[in-house]
Amino acid sequence: MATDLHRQVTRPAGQKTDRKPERPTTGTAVHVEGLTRAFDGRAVIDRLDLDIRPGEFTALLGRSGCGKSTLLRVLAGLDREVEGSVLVPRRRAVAFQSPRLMPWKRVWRNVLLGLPGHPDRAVAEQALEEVGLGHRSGAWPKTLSGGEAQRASLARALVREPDLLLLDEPFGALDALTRITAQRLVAELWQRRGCAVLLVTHDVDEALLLADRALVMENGVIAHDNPVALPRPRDPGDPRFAELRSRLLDQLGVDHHPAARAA
Ligand SMILES: Nc1ncnc2c1ncn2[C@@H]1O[C@H](COP(=O)(O)OP(=O)(O)OP(=O)(O)O)[C@@H](O)[C@H]1O
Repeated sequence: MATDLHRQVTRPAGQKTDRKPERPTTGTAVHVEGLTRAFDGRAVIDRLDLDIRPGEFTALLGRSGCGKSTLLRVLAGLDREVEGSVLVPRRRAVAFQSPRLMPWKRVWRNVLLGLPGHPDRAVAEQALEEVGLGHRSGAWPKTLSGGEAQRASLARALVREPDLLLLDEPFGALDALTRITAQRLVAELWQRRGCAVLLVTHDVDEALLLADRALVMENGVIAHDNPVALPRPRDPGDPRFAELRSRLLDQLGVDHHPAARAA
């Protein structure tokens, strides 16, 4: 993967994109330097630096509106109106909170949407099997439950065999039980596939259950970078888990101390 990075953006906003392939020798899955993204003259991302190693699971937290989705869209190549340097693997895929399935295409056709070379149905079905949805391959999207639609969206990402998987609150709209199942699935897929994952989430426990690192974004930069050096599977009852949760909540500015509330 390290040899398959390419420079996505190296230009002042408004100029043409330089998409010259780059072959750095460092072991990075993502290298971002001095990234700035402004809307209407306001920098939402402001000279941000970020490195993610191959195979690393990184969670990105931060207050609503701090720029998490904007950063993810830049890494996905969906937003190029930026300044700074972004090196990402060519093979990358993104899944959003809403599964964004085309209602007029069957599930397997949705999975293959946009893939080059007209791959056949078996390719889609293999990815659907991987997310436990092989039996719904021929279904219409509207007949899927919320959790199933989210898994179909994950299959669509996996079929691209990404070196970098970008997940923007993929479990945000799921009920608590379905959410736990989906989190486990992502943990399994990550361990099996070995790709780097960047997960945007509002849920501190989710970040600590899944990630190697929990980043907190604030004022347009990565303000806190917390290694999560806990054995897997993670146990929320572990005092070290609780300590990290408390630290992250502090960093996010969430008042979580019962004594402080009572005072
Ligand atoms: N296309 C756009 N035009 C103008 N402003 C935008 C655009 N996209 C995002 N913004 C602004 O940039 C800021 C960051 O938005 P972003 O969606 O990245 O935040 P976020 O951290 O993902 O928020 P949330 O946690 O609520 O999803 C917000 O103030 C938002 O209004």
